[in-house]
Amino acid sequence: MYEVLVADSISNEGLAPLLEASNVNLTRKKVTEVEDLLHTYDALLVRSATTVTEDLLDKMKNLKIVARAGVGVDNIDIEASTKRGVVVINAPNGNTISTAEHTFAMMASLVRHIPQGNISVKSREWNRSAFVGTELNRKHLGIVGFGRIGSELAKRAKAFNMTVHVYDPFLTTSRAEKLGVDLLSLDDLLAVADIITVHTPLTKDTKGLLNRETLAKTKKGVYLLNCARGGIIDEEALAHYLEIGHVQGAAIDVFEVEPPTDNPLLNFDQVITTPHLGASTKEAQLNVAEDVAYDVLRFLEGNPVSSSINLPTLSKDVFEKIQPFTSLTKQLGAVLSQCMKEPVQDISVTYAGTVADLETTYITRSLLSGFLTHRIDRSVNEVNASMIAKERGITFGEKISDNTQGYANIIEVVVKGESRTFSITGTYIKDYGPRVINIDSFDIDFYPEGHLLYIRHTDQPGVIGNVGKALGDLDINIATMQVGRKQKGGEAIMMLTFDRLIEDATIESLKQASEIVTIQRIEL
Ligand SMILES: NC(=O)c1ccc[n+]([C@@H]2O[C@H](COP(=O)([O-])OP(=O)(O)OC[C@H]3O[C@@H](n4cnc5c(N)ncnc54)[C@H](O)[C@@H]3O)[C@@H](O)[C@H]2O)c1
Ligand SMILES: O=C(O)CC[C@@H](O)C(=O)O
Repeated sequence: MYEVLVADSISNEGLAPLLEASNVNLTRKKVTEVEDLLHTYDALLVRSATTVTEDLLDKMKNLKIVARAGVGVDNIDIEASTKRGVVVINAPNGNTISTAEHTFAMMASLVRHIPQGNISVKSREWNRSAFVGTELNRKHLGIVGFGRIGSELAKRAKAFNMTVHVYDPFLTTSRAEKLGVDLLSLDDLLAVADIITVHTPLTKDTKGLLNRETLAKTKKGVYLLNCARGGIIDEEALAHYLEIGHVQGAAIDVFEVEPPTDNPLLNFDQVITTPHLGASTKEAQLNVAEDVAYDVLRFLEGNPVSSSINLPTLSKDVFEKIQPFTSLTKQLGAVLSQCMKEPVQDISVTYAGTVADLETTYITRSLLSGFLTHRIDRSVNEVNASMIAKERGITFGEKISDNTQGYANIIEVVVKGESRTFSITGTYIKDYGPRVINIDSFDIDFYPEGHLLYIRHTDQPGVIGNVGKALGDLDINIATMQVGRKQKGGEAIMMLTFDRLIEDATIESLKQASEIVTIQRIEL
């Protein structure tokens, strides 16, 4: 049974996939109400009210996935989640239209003073001259951040005959042309726009993107909107430019601190506000709840998620295709880690054949996870494996090769340690499963699973028999035995599999034979 905690207000109807699943026990409680049970949850679903901090993650020891029913994940410590191998997902598409419509509504309200007019009439005033507005027709709209919401807003603005200028360092000229917008530098956009609206995520680069210095470059009488994240327009700087009459008005849905209390913007009549309502429609809330509910369920049942922040996103089809290879590389990594008992500096993997056309970065993550699991005392998976490798100074890379050595697919891994390198090659054979076909330059053929002993010895008569007899005398049954050598009389290897773990004492007694060079126990 999977334990799922829904900590914020998320549409019940949208949560139906989880509520109806027979393998899920769903709790709707705030984190503070279940302090004693935090260690039991497999999944945590939030909106923006819950902040997922490192401290919370530490308490949620069993947590595998955090889902944000919405776009912005700035309330989730992504780095801390990744470090702990916790997948973070969001629902990036479900509230796009609602937020674009809300921004448009805010823009129209702002230039026509609708909220102020409403308050005035309800105060029994009839002051028509105080609320003379401005048309949107033929005005220049500047959109900072041209992603999902920015581009939907542009469509609506163009329908109102506005000229749309955009600034987005990640937007190509051809896409801007295709969408019929004018791509500018930030400075040029600031200089030309009558109305400026921000639609970027809040990051270290966008925090205070519009500040005292950049706002000084705007036209006198400009209008500003922020329906993205508090802090993208610096609140103190905006208050300053409103105060001196350079900015004519602003529409603000989001604040640096929510709810805002002593925020200077609240003192201006020409600032209109909403309490973070961009995504607050029935449709958006249903969409985002459904999106994360399906994804969480899929993930808990071992399937790929459709929108992850810290894991490559794979379709079900691709996920199914790569699965045999992710288990193979996990096993190859585990064999390598146990054979190569020394610090490693570099792991390099070469893909050839059918596997080379798949999502190899994900397969490499599985390799690293298999390798690191046997080295460190914390949970490693595809989410945190590359981060942990980097933390430990292990470089890694992948190559594609044409040399399939006659197989349909080949994965070769070379690990460079402080004193030597070690290699392993595996393949996945349809209907037979994974095989290791070469280890440390010895050709061999074994199924990488269970309890194994990897023995290097001199190639001379009687060694194999002696090992078999020694184990037989100890009442240890050998399940399978594979041998390999490079040349007659040189060094050779044996890979033995057993039905149970082989104790240290047995390994020590086998090592006494003079022809044995090394013995390595491998647990898969
Ligand atoms: N008010 C609300 O209720 C509400 C609802 C949904 C989303 N949001 C917020 O709206 C924002 C946009 O959401 P979206 O779904 O359009 O995101 P998105 O990822 O589709 O688009 C963001 C765009 O910002 C651009 N960008 C990134 N850094 C930039 C920079 N330094 N300068 C300029 N552009 C930059 C990206 O290239 C991208 O095109 C996010 O902050 C999100 O959290 C708010
Ligand atoms: O949960 C909400 O209502 C806000 C969502 C919005 O800010 C988002 O980033 O998706």
